[in-house]
Amino acid sequence: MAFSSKLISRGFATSTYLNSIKHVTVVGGGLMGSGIAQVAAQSGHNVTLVDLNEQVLQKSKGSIEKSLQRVAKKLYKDQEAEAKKFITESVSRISVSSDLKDVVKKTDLVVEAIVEKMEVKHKLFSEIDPVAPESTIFASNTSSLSITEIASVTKRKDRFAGLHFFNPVPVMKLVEVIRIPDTSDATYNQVMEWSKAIGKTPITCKDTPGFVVNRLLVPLLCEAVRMMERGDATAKDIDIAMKLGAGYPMGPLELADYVGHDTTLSIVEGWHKKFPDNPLFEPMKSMKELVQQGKLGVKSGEGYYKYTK
Ligand SMILES: CC(=O)CC(=O)SCCNC(=O)CCNC(=O)[C@H](O)C(C)(C)COP(=O)(O)OP(=O)(O)OC[C@H]1O[C@@H](n2cnc3c(N)ncnc32)[C@H](O)[C@@H]1OP(=O)(O)O
Ligand SMILES: NC(=O)C1=CN([C@@H]2O[C@H](COP(=O)(O)OP(=O)(O)OC[C@H]3O[C@@H](n4cnc5c(N)ncnc54)[C@H](O)[C@@H]3O)[C@@H](O)[C@H]2O)C=CC1
Repeated sequence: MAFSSKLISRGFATSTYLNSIKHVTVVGGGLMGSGIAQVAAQSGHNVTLVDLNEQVLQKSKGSIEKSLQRVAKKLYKDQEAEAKKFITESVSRISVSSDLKDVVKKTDLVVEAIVEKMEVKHKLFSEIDPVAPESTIFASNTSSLSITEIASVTKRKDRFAGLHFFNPVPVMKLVEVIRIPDTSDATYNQVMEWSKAIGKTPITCKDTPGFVVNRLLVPLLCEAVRMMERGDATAKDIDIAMKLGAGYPMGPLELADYVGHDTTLSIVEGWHKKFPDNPLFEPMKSMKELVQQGKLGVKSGEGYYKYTK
């Protein structure tokens, strides 16, 4: 797999000599899946992006192209031809499909980024486990569910890991690599190398709720929502405070809108069920109302703030 020195020096692709993963299947063409497909394609991998219907996939393709333009602008400033080539080549490595069982017949890695519901993830992995080649590695991008529990429906627990990306995937450099007790050394090494090959910095963590980042970040978002609900300060002032007083790139309420309230609420409700005595995991009234009204944040056009496309 060949990479330009420019991509490598900008942190977009590294240590490719150890990366044995050539074809990647990304399941879920939403916020995260589109980003994961994009970073894999722009670092030279062939990618198939799978979602339930053609309409979602067309939307994903559009958002990937827009994001690639932003990346190209940064990588190839004042080099229009190079920028165009980068975009065209990256796009050409991505195909889309709604036939997951067919796609996984020939793939090295499956990264699942569908809705944050255990039963839906179980259904997906139990369907593809008998069809995918022996050597294929399965990974989940879950924010908060147990990787061990997700993997439990498959017969390839040794070839299963968590690969947790951050939004926006093309910008955020971190990947949390979650090793479950069954993950083999070979699988662990392959996903670590692949994470570097797509230009990310991997860290390793155990399969504990929220892994590292979300275990610290989600309680902060929840506390900010509760603070606003109590009327201690407005959403806008809480956000200004955390940006100017604590150096956060986004305030916690802006970030909750950015992550998506369906996702955040699923995380909090799951943890509340598991740890009912921890007040940090008590689901917030205003967030439940937003989800009921379909106000999921940036992706639906409204959350704690309103957004124009
Ligand atoms: C829930 C989970 O399981 C885990 C999670 O993901 S938790 C959420 C983690 N994410 C965060 O915490 C994000 C916090 N926010 C930020 O880091 C920043 O606000 C941000 C990077 C999103 C945007 O940065 P900003 O300075 O406010 O806006 P903006 O100027 O538009 O973007 C900054 C750069 O990123 C680029 N960028 C932003 N979004 C992009 C995208 N989707 N694709 C490509 N490039 C993008 C922009 O082009 C811009 O590039 P230049 O610096 O070359 O101009
Ligand atoms: N939103 C965020 O900031 C982050 C989310 N995550 C996790 O990533 C996963 C996806 O989250 P988002 O991208 O935000 O959600 P999203 O709602 O934007 O996208 C999910 C996509 O999955 C598709 N889908 C649902 N069931 C499917 C199935 N059976 N087969 C194929 N496609 C299916 C939906 O049509 C949708 O396009 C979740 O597990 C979430 O917890 C992880 C990191 C950050």
